[in-house]
Amino acid sequence: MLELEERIRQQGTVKPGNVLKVDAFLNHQCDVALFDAMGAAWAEHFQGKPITKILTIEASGIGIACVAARHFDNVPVVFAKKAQSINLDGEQYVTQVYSFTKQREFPVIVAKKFLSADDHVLIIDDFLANGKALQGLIELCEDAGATVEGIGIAIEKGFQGGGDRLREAGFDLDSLAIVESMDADNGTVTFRH
Ligand SMILES: O=P(O)(O)OC[C@H]1O[C@H](OP(=O)(O)OP(=O)(O)O)[C@H](O)[C@@H]1O
Ligand SMILES: O=c1[nH]c(=O)c2nc[nH]c2[nH]1
Repeated sequence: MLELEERIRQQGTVKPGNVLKVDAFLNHQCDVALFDAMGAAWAEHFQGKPITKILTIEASGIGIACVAARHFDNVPVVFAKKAQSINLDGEQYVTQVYSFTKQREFPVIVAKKFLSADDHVLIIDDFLANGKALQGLIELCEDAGATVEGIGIAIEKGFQGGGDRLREAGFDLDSLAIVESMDADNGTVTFRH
């Protein structure tokens, strides 16, 4: 998606440790018009799939998933929680995920009442790096017996390998911008096409 690549070039900064900072428009301050265009792009890619639910993970996936849902007949958006809470009751699907930016493991939790074997799920997230967050969400879908119809990602860092492993495993993965390489010393970002 050229518009997203342009924004990354204009406003993204490359940090040491393979971190691309895009907090001006994607995961701190949110450009809702851009989110809407991303939702439209995924709707075109996943056209014809019988999606009943969008699944994401807190925190950064939530806003993007909610705007995307407007392009999928307003299906419900469920976000996996990364902490237990007195507000979480009933039976839960739970796994563990290593967080790329927080550099520690978190539980990943969805209440059983919000994910079932009847669901055809589109997973949405802001970033795909090593694939740990997606592995966790896919595991929750498998536990529920739900079908993963596809995965929509805003920015995939292709050089970290998580995306290619998912494609090899047969998932329909649509990443709107795939970073092939980036250099923290001179700030350059190159994209895969
Ligand atoms: O493919 P991976 O290696 O799993 O990296 C991608 C994940 O990393 C970020 O989550 P993180 O927990 O770092 O931050 P967030 O709370 O802002 O979503 C991002 O939102 C993805 O969920
Ligand atoms: O803002 C972010 N930048 C990144 O490079 C990244 N990788 C995973 N999650 C990420 N979030």
